[in-house]
Amino acid sequence: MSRKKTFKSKAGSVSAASALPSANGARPGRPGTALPSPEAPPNGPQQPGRLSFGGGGDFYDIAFKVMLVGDSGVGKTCLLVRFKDGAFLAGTFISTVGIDFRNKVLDVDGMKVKLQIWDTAGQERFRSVTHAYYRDAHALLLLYDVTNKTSFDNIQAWLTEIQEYAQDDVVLMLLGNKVDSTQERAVKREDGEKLAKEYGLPYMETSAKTGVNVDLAFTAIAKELKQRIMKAPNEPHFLLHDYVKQEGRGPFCCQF
Ligand SMILES: Nc1nc2c(ncn2[C@@H]2O[C@H](COP(=O)(O)OP(=O)(O)OP(=O)(O)O)[C@@H](O)[C@H]2O)c(=O)[nH]1
Ligand SMILES: [Mg+2]
Repeated sequence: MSRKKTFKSKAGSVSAASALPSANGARPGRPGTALPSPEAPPNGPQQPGRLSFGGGGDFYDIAFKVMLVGDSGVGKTCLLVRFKDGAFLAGTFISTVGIDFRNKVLDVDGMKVKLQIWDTAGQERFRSVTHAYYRDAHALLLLYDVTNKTSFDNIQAWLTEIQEYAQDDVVLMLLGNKVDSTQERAVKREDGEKLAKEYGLPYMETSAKTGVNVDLAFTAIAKELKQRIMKAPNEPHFLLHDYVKQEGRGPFCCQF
């Protein structure tokens, strides 16, 4: 069987039971040392429509787990910090040890959607640790660095890993990060698009430094996940590929 099919965006639904329970607060991990349990918080029955209070002090209706994966140095931690805090971590590169997570609640079409975002270490030596977390992920953002060809070449290996460890219906998006570094670019936008098309993945170029397309990537994921379990009968079907294509900022429309 062709592997390509595995990553085609699936119109199937995520069962309500696979969303995170809304009343469950996130257990903070100690950055750099402690490894939160893959089951924390556990998946459980969802009560859609009931506004709940999370342990982290945030109100939300429904929660999902999103994982950031990709080679070390592609900008996973910076992307998360940009999304969560609107800031860029410039300066010395501090590689993530193990895994950590941050929460953010988004307003998606009038519903509070909490994303629990797991930032994994890209270094090979932590691979066995992160494997355990894949199975609970509702969505994966797979990153490469547009200034680092090796990180792009490794995408196929990451897809093999995802195929092995993640759920079949996981929402997956490919992101080419550091698009602000125009002088150092080593991977053409068309090559990213081609690879994404080959595997049926939605694709965008992002910059954690300038923030371009960062909110959009997470919002698109949140919309897709929310609609999979909460679609109103008369609501038009959300098309993730079309949405990112339509909303994404690129060299022809905007400055990086
Ligand atoms: N120019 C530019 N630099 C970036 C961007 N994102 C991250 N960086 C830089 O790239 C380096 C690595 O970023 P991280 O976010 O720590 O990389 P990571 O993927 O989390 O790496 P690991 O934790 O080892 O897996 C840092 O020096 C960042 O400042 C970006 O969008 N543009
Ligand atoms: Mg990191």
